[in-house]
Amino acid sequence: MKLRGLYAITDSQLLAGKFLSYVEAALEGGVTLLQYRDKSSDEARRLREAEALRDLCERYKTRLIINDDAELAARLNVGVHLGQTDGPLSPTRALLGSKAIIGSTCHAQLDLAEQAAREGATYVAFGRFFNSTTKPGAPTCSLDLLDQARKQLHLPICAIGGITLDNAAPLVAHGVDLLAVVHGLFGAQSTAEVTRRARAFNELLKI
Ligand SMILES: Cc1ncc(COP(=O)(O)OP(=O)(O)O)c(N)n1
Ligand SMILES: Cc1nc(C(=O)O)sc1CCOP(=O)(O)O
Ligand SMILES: [Mg+2]
Repeated sequence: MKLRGLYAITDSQLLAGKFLSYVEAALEGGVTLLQYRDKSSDEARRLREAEALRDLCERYKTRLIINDDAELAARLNVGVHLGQTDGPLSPTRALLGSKAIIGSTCHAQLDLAEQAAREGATYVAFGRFFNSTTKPGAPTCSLDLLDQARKQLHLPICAIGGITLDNAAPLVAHGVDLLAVVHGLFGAQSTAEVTRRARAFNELLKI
């Protein structure tokens, strides 16, 4: 599957009180994938918010991805992103079907990416590349790894971790297809600024 562009990821704390308006502002600017990332155990709220995002994504023809939760993704008929401890890929592919987008966190490990490809992942994610306020403790990854990944893998490559408009260009130059961003997109003072940033991220990927 050809996937290229901005991969916007929600953050429930950062977006408190402006959740849908900021997400819609990002979609206005152009979002290839939108991930609903909520680490709480409030299942009723998670279902409500995920349904609202699914409806919004349908209006903007954007693909919705649920973080961590394959059951919720199956319920809404959308994609899922799985980390190394979020459950196995093959049964998730069987659950969601051949057309679903399934992403896999591979940190800085090509062997994990090769395995994810064999088990049916749609894209692989490497990170973190820079300091991240959202997930400061995530393991780090280098641009060299991206070069090797580009040579070895035939799947879309996603980069994550502290990505901003000021530091994203080298990632694209080293073969990244998807720029996954929380703070560098949604940590803005206004909806207009979110839209501007989304457009600018997409411009970076037009090479
Ligand atoms: C696009 C993308 N890449 C990596 C992650 C991180 O997934 P994971 O390691 O499971 O950590 P959590 O996000 O669940 O805290 C991601 N969510 N999205
Ligand atoms: C959710 C997540 N996973 C990471 C990884 O490296 O696997 S970094 C990260 C946080 C991304 O948010 P921000 O763009 O604000 O840094
Ligand atoms: Mg996870």
